[in-house]
Amino acid sequence: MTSFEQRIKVSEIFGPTIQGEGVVIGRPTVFVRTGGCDYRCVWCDSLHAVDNDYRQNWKPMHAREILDQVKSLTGNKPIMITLSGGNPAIQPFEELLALGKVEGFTFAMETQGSVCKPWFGDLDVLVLSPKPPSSEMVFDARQLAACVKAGETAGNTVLKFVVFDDLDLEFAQEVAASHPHLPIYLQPGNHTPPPAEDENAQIDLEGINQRMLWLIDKVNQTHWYTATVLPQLHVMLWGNQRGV
Ligand SMILES: C[S@@+](CC[C@H](N)C(=O)[O-])C[C@H]1O[C@@H](n2cnc3c(N)ncnc32)[C@H](O)[C@@H]1O
Ligand SMILES: Nc1nc2[nH]cc(C(=O)O)c2c(=O)[nH]1
Ligand code: SF4
Ligand SMILES: [Mg+2]
Repeated sequence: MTSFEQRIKVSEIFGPTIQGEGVVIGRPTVFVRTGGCDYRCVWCDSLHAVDNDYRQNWKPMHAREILDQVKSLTGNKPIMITLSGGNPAIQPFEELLALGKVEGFTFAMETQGSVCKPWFGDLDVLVLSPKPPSSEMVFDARQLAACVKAGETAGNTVLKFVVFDDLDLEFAQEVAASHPHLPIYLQPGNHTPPPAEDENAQIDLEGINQRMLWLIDKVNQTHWYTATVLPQLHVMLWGNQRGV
């Protein structure tokens, strides 16, 4: 099958909103969220793009269709497109990257670093988010290193860690030590992600604030002065709502 016949499984396309996390926090962006993930983190906040129960809602789309939908959301103006999921790394994105770049779009991607593809090198921003012990997933250091390598020609590659507790922080410090050239972003875990069917589930803002303060204390106590600590801004603003 040629790449022109390949289709991308899309759970949702939404925006423009702002990137709420990490290195490009605050930047206007449209999200293309793909369906399907090789992981199932216990605290995943996007189960509607992970759980097989939702796969009937994942639409196979051609790159051109996706770009046209993004353009209808931005009034045809180029914007940063953020690929997320699920795990967007398992989708065939070569053609979307090529088509979008010609029209001035830039591309960021959020992935856990479990699957790598040659097209990672065509991204403007590659966010690798290895999953800490609290996720109950098994970390594969070699796969992460392969993803970093695949992204060597990307504009910017960073590591972003979700931290719920001391063990997660230790994990982040160990992984970061293996990749000393990569910028580090830390975000407190949202301990009240919604069940996939209930995006209006209440958020415990006070609890998130407390974890944020705890994380800042920890980073400073351990003299981890090269790490950047950020909340999930979209969660602070809009709670667990989908499509923002
Ligand atoms: C839903 S994931 C999709 C992309 C990819 N599968 C990944 O995990 O990087 C997007 C980002 O949300 C983060 N995330 C998911 N659930 C979270 C939670 N309950 N609290 C904080 N961050 C969370 C992930 O760690 C990742 O950085
Ligand atoms: N505004 C906003 N920022 C985000 N950053 C990462 C997100 C994701 O779910 O991948 C996300 C999201 O869903 N919304
Ligand atoms: S890797 Fe990402 S999308 Fe997959 S289950 Fe974990 S947080 Fe959710
Ligand atoms: Mg999210």
